[in-house]
Amino acid sequence: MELIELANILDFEQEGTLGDFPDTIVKGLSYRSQDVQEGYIFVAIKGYHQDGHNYIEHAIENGACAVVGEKPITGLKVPYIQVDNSRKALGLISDHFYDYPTHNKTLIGITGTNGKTTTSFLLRHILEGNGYSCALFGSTKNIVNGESFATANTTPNLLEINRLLSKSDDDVVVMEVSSHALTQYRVEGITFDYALFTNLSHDHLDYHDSMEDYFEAKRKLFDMLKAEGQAVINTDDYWGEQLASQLESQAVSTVSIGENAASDVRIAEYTSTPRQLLLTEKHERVSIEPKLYGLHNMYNIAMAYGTARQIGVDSRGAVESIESFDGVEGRFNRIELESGVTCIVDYAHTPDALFHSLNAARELCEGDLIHLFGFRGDRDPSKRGEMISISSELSDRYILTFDDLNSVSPSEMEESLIRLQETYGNEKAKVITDRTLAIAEAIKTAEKGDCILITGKGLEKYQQDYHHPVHNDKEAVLYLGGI
Ligand SMILES: CC(=O)N[C@H]1[C@@H](OP(=O)(O)OP(=O)(O)OC[C@H]2O[C@@H](n3ccc(=O)[nH]c3=O)[C@H](O)[C@@H]2O)O[C@H](CO)[C@@H](O)[C@@H]1O[C@H](C)C(=O)N[C@@H](C)C(=O)N[C@H](CCC(=O)O)C(=O)O
Ligand SMILES: Nc1ncnc2c1ncn2[C@@H]1O[C@H](COP(=O)(O)OP(=O)(O)OP(=O)(O)O)[C@@H](O)[C@H]1O
Repeated sequence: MELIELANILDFEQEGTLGDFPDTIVKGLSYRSQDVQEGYIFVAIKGYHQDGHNYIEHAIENGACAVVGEKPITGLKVPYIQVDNSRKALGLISDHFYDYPTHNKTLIGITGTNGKTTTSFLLRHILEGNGYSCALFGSTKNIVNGESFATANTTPNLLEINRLLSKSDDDVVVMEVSSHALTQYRVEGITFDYALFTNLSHDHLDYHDSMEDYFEAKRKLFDMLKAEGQAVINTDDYWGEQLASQLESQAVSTVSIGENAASDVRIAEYTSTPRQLLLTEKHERVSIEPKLYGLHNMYNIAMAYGTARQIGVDSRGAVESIESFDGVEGRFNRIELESGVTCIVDYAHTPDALFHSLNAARELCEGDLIHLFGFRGDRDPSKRGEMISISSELSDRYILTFDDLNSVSPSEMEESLIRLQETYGNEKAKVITDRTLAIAEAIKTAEKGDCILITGKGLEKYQQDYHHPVHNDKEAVLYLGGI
């Protein structure tokens, strides 16, 4: 593709310069100077930690044929295209470079604090089971043409999305859309056929100034719906209800999900023993025997079911798929020990997710519920006290331990755990900082019928070394539980 073509996409109108562009052929795009190769355009982004404009020379040394950036820069060896917003520009030119790969697919964006990953995988499972091939972008991995690719973010930017989708034969794309992605224009330019809102609760207040700001960020997804697009919203959620009423005033077609009687897809009844979920859809009763546990997962099921039905999946096909869905890696994964103790590894790391995870664990716990968790360093510390209060109330005993420390020192995190425990906890707690020793202690003291719930990391690899030679919570349970 010729450089002039991409420059035109950016409405590049700087006097005189447009005509001076050589007939350069662009061979690739990158916003990482390290990845630039001969003939690439380098897009300089001012980030949260570094400024891509400082790496322009590096990109040119690596072979950049042109640079896009926001700052006024002159005297480069290659053409420089100044734009108002580099992140938006990256999306725009990548759309054109890869020939608009999202345009011939049904696009589904899922946002919300909790449940995005579970709902995405379940929806993909339903669609794949009913004749649609489905790509997925999310926090655990990206999947295109059935092949899995590693991911660094919940939502990659449009360049990464376009790069993967340019080879995709999938009919549908299900995408988790984080509030970070929406504020950083990572999906700017995509128009969605369906936009889903799972819920909104306390998280990321280190990034957003307030819950209102956080909501505003999530709401952007719904401005990106196609004219005939549809929203699917959990209207039991306070913010979901606000969103639905805003969309109603804009005449956006909305499917409401929830326990309340007015919901389009209503969670009419849920019992854990026997396993039974009753949904009602326009007064029709839909009976499901899900493998998933917990009321929160019934919401995820209702969201996925409601969306699949809008896409055209018949009710019976959707139910069969839901009943065969085993869940997602690292989300409420059960491991039964020979001692009769049940261990559960779950990804809950917000107060609301903890509340639901503990309640779901109760559903299958005959004895004591032992909870083990910690807090990520450098991540929203304002949610920690609430998480301890919830655990102290809903568990029979709990162990505070380390999660990823990030840049926080072990002594600082230990002090913080002790201080938080004194302020928000109760007598049921212990602090054992080494996560593997904490899991060993829980397993050693648990009795038949007890349940150990380990939250925060799911199947993510441990960031730091611990006493026992294991790399994640599941491995720790298998190793220490003698399996
Ligand atoms: C705080 C944040 O959101 N950071 C995201 C952001 O990176 P950044 O702005 O910090 O980048 P930076 O390090 O300052 O670098 C700025 C620019 O200089 C460039 N650079 C830098 C060094 C160099 O040698 N050469 C070079 O070109 C970088 O490539 C970049 O383009 O833009 C990057 C590219 O899109 C993201 O990968 C990165 O996500 C980081 C990994 C991250 O941890 N993000 C979290 C907070 C996040 O976004 N989380 C949400 C999920 C939330 C949820 O699910 O609940 C997500 O969507 O993942
Ligand atoms: N609908 C829900 N409501 C409340 N909590 C939920 C819901 N669904 C899942 N959870 C809890 O949140 C945890 C994370 O679930 P999931 O990965 O599906 O959400 P997510 O939105 O993708 O999270 P993240 O953005 O942190 O990756 C689960 O392990 C579970 O404890």
